[in-house]
Amino acid sequence: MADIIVKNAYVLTMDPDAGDIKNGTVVIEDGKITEIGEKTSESAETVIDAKHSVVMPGLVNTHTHAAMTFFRGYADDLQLADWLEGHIWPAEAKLTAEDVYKGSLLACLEMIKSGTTSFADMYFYMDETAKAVEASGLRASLCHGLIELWNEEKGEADLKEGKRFVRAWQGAADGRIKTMYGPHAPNTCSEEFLAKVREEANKDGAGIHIHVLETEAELLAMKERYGKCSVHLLEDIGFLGPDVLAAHCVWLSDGDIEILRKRGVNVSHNVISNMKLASGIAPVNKMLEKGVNVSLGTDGCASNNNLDLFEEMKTAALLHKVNTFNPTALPAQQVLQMGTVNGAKALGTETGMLKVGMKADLIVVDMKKPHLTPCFDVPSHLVYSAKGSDVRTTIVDGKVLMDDYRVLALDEQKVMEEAQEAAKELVARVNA
Ligand SMILES: O=c1[nH]cnc2c1ncn2[C@@H]1O[C@H](CO)[C@@H](O)[C@H]1O
Ligand SMILES: [Zn+2]
Repeated sequence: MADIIVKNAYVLTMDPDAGDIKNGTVVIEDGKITEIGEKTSESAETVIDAKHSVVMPGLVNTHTHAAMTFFRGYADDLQLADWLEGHIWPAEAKLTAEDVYKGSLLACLEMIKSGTTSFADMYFYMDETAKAVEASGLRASLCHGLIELWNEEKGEADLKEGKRFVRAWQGAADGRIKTMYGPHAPNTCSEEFLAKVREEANKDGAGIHIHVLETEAELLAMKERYGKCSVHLLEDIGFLGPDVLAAHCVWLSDGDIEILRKRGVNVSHNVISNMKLASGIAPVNKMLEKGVNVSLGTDGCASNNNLDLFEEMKTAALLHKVNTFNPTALPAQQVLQMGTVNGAKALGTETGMLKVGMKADLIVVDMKKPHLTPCFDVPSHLVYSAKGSDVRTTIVDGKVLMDDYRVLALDEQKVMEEAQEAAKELVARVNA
C-alpha cells in the first residue's frame, strides 16, 4: 500500500519527456514518487482528491534570509547602502538566537502556505533556522553568512562558525537539510578570505552560496580595488563551479555570463528585491539563452516584502518582456521551469519535477477561483494569475505539511503571535 495518492488532478510534471496529464494521479511511497499516470490500481492511507486543482512540483526559493521576516516593512524606500548599513545591520546586531528561530519559523509557515517546498538561506544563528526547518518539514540548503569586511579576526571567527554549522547539520532532518558555506559577497570579503572559503568547502564537499554583482556600486568598488569585476576575481581564484549558488548577478558583462556558463554556476534571480532596491535588471534572457542555470529567489522579507514565489514568477516574466521590448521573452513554461526544475538543480536536490523516483515535494493549487476562471492554459494561469494563497496542499518528502489550507506541521496562530511579539521587542531594543 502506498502512503499518499493525489487523484483527479491536472498533473503538471515539468518533465519534458512526459508532458502534462489532464486528469491524473500521483502515487507517493517512502518519500518518493512511485507512480504517475491517468489511473492507479494502488490504494493508500491518504487519498487527496485534487478535483479542479493542479498538482505540480513545489517551488524552490534559491535565495532568502528567512529570519528577515522580522524586518518585513521595517525599512523601505531607501538606497541599498543606507538600507543595509544604516538600518538592517544595526537591527541585526540586536537579534537573538530565539528571534532567528521565531523569524525562521514564520518564514517556513509562509512558504508552506504559498507553495514553496525548499529554500536556500544565508543568515546568522543558523542552528535556529535549521531547527525551524526540521520542525516545519520543509527542505533547505543553509549557510552561516560570513561577512569578513577585511577584518582577519572576524573572518576567522566567521569561518570557524561556518564550518561548525556545515558539519553539524549536513544531511540532518532525514536528509532534508543540506549545508553550504556563505561568504556574503566579493565586496564584503577579501580575495584571500574567499580563496580560503573555497578550500574549506572543497574539504567538506559543501557548496557555496554568495551574493554576486547585486549593485553597480559593487562593480565599481571591485574595479577600483582589483581592476576587475567580481566574476573575474572569483574565476581567477578558482572559486567558481557547479556547486556555487550566486545570488542576484545583476551587473554582468557578456564575458561574465560566459564564465558563469563555463563553470556551471547556478544563478538565483531575485527580481522583486532588485526592483525594490533599484539595483538594476539582471540579464536573465541572455543567461538563459547561453545555457546558464537561472532559478528564482525572493531575497529576505526586508527587500521583497514576502516569500511568495508566484509573485516572483509573474514579475520576472513581465520585467524581462518590457526590458527587451519583446512580449515573447520568458514565456510561462520557462518561468515555471526557473521556479521548479532550475531551482532544484541549483540546490542539488532530487526534486523540481514530478517523475517516478524523484523525492515527493509537490503542491496542489486550487484552480476553482474567480481569478483562475476560465482556464485554457494551466502554465499561463500559474504564472500570470495565480497567487501563493491559491495553494491548498503542500507535501515535502512525502509528508503532508498543509492539507486543504490547513497547516498540519505548525501551529499557525502561535507562530504568528510569537513572531509579532518578539519582532516588536527587537525593534524596541534597536530604538532604545
Ligand atoms: O540584498 C541584499 N544584499 C546584500 N546583503 C543582504 C541583502 N539582503 C540581505 N542581506 C544581508 O545578508 C546577510 C546575510 O548573512 C545579512 O546581514 C542580511 O541582512
Ligand atoms: Zn540576499
